[in-house]
Amino acid sequence: MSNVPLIVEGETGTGKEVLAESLHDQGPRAREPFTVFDCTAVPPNLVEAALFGHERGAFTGATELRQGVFEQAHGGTLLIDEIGDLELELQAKLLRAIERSEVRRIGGKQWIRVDVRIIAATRRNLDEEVAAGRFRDDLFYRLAVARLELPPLRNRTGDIQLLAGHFWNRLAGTKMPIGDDFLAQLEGYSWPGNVRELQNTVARRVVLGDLIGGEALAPPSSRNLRPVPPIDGGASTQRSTRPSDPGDVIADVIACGLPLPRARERVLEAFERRYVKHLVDKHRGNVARAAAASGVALRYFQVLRARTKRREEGT
Ligand SMILES: Nc1ncnc2c1ncn2[C@@H]1O[C@H](COP(=O)(O)OP(=O)(O)OP(=O)(O)O)[C@@H](O)[C@H]1O
Repeated sequence: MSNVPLIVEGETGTGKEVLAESLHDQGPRAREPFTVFDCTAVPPNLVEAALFGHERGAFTGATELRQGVFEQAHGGTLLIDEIGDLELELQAKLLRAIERSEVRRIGGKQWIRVDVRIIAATRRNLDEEVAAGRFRDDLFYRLAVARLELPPLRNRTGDIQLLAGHFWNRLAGTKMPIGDDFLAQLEGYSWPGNVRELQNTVARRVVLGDLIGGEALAPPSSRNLRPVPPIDGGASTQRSTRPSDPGDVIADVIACGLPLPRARERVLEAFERRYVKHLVDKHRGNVARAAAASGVALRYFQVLRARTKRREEGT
């Protein structure tokens, strides 16, 4: 089975990459590279070079020779993510590379042999794509030797407790229990962003504790995603209030006219920033001591600290 191409289908965040990597890790190619290429991550005109590589001077900007992901994955597994978004012309070139197990770099003359197991992932329904003429049927049949579908999290609610417990223990440690109310909230939500969203929600809860309420689980579309002016020392703030005064931070946030969940989040961001800074300063930069004093796992404290720093830097 280890050389058999495989298609993994499922909505975004269902764990397609996790599955592909664990298949690689458990197979005989485990010691060889596991390479991921996302067809939507580079502009369409650069996909071919990313897949097959290019010689030096092959096109403007090709200042040096570069291997493509096929060559990089030689001996191992190549996960081609979002294959359903690949243009038809490239689908033909991909099919050729898979069928003949060889690639030619752009601007190159020779064909290079590659031994790669292909796993193709997509959030699209490939049967529909083939029927609509957007996906080549010959490539589809070449890849669909084995096919797996990862159901959305809302159709496998039994997994929520397991996954949430796993993320919680990893971030908060096992001493802090996850809490039945919170679990019940998680199990009652529809998870449009699937496991990725669940992971983020658990991380937020670990950070914010009981301060996050049920509205944190509202679908993203109903959240206010408008950028709001930075508070508490943000460089571009034009407000005259002193950032060190918590009362003023709250007044600032209220004045922004945000909906309650977003407003609460802004206050908490300001609080986290001050809290972390205070403890790290108090322990003269010793993060392990600061974390111990805060009562949360060191790893979580580090995540929190990195996040508050990123916010300060506006990234
Ligand atoms: N079974 C699992 N156990 C632990 N973590 C998981 C699991 N499934 C998914 N995740 C986590 O959820 C996030 C999304 O997973 P992954 O990237 O594999 O999803 P995907 O289906 O490939 O998403 P996309 O289509 O957006 O690329 C990752 O952070 C991953 O670590």
